[in-house]
Amino acid sequence: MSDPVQQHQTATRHPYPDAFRPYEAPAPHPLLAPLTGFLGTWTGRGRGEYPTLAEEFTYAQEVTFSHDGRPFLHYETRAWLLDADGAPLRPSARESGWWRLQPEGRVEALITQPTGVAEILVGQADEGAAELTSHQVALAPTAKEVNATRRRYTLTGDGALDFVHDLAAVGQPLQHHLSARLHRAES
Ligand code: HEM
Repeated sequence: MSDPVQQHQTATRHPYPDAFRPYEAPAPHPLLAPLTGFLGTWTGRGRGEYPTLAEEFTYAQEVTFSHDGRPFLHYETRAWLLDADGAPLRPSARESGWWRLQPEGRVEALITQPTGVAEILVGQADEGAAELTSHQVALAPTAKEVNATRRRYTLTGDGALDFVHDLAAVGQPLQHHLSARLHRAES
């Protein structure tokens, strides 16, 4: 009889790969319906600001949403700052997490950042748009103070994904931190 532990050690690939488009297998879970248009990899540019920062900044961002047939999205993003000519300046924010879709388009999201911030957000998804507000923010001992965030993701009529991020942090009330317009990455 074969040894299942040994078999597992020699199996190199996960048998349930994620799908990055709605028409790829596995079929999206019905609860993902309002957000299947988000699936895939998006890239684009944005602008950021905060009252504690001397200057505005411009950045580029890549965002990926995928699923494995269950009612949650895997979410991943990387951003990098751009210089005045649009050339990469240095790596910036990274995040990854899970968007758990509930009945009637309710969303619970768990998102972590390498800056020591872990957010649980709640919100609503409606036909190609989602708004999430932080429900709890947990901070690692050396993380900067983050009190709340609000994120809006909207598919525009012309195929872009718009992203707006508001932030209450380091003693400042909730206000604009980032806006970006993303387009589907070439596959
Ligand atoms: C596309 C994503 C993001 C970009 C490009 C970005 C960019 C920046 C930049 C350039 C700064 C100035 C300090 C520095 O140069 O590192 C900054 C500060 C900060 N960001 Fe972001 N950020 C992003 C996402 C986030 C997120 C998701 C959070 C929190 C949930 C966040 C919270 C903060 C905080 C707390 C500060 C410090 C403000 C201060 O100490 O004055 N950022 N961000």
